[in-house]
Amino acid sequence: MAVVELSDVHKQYPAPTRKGEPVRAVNGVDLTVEAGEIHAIVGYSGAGKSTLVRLVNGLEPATSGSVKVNGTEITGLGEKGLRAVQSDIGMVFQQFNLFNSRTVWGNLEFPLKVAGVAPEERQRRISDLLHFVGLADKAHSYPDQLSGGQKQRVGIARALTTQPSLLLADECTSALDPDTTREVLALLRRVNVEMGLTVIVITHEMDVVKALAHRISVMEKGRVVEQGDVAEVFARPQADVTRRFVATLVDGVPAGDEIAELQARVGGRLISVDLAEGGAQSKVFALVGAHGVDVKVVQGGVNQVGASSFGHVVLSLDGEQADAAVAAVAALAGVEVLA
Ligand SMILES: Nc1ncnc2c1ncn2[C@@H]1O[C@H](COP(=O)(O)OP(=O)(O)OP(=O)(O)O)[C@@H](O)[C@H]1O
Repeated sequence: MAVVELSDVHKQYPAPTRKGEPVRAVNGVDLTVEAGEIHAIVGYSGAGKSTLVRLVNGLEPATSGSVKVNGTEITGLGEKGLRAVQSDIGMVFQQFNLFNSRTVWGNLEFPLKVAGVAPEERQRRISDLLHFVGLADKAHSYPDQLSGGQKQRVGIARALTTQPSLLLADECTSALDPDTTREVLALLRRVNVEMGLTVIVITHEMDVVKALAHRISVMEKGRVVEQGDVAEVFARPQADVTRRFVATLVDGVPAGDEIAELQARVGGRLISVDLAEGGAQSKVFALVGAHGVDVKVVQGGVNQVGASSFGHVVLSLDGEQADAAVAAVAALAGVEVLA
């Protein structure tokens, strides 16, 4: 079942200047997030990610198109209907957005009081959640007395108090160091696996996508330019913007001047071999080996997403049979002759 379903969604803001064009923050987006999935929405600053989140949680109406959450069309919904949809969505923010004047317990209690939950039930839920996020001993601390990672764990617990089915996390690790990021990502994974929540993470960090997400949508200029399973998109990124993001994890295949520089440094013929699952790499290595050429690995890297690995190696082939070896492998899938 789809938890979030966007069809041809547009969001325009008025032109910033009197003679300017309206800002098309979201420009014809189709996006489906299935129940139980962790879906990453990736894009550079200004791509439209936060606007998309505000459309999904009903903080702003779409200019046109359909926004469905758990099957309910939220465009044009009245205040009461919208509140019902919103109570099923938890939000986690980059800057935690905790009340500094309230204790951890008080921060978790606030949304429950607003929702009219009875005191005993409030007590039970808060205590369970504080145990779940590993902060039972901090119930009476104030946010200022906590580390960034602990604050974000409180933020996640608070988002879960109303027992939502969907969690929206907007750059929720961008203010944290790498170790704390890992801790928060592990907690989000438990929220997904143990509590069964669907999670949408907005991020520009590919480490986060790699560690957490099942599926990815890449946004650029208000559009989704690429979408798919994380392992597949990482192994074979199609859009330029996706390639740039993936290259932050693994060096890209050399191009243009880089090839000439590499060849000047290492010599021989250069080929790049794709290491994605199901590629022809073992055939390539066998054929190259059979030609008795001098083989050097001169660039590349392998990465792991879930059970799949992807990446590439650039090989320099040298010796009398180098041209014949290149000719033998040139037509195989995943092989690129560079020089
Ligand atoms: N309330 C608003 N009024 C006018 N323009 C807006 C408004 N909100 C966003 N925009 C514009 O819409 C575009 C998309 O912005 P948005 O914040 O959704 O991008 P983003 O991908 O989330 O970027 P960031 O990571 O920097 O938050 C930008 O050009 C932005 O200036």
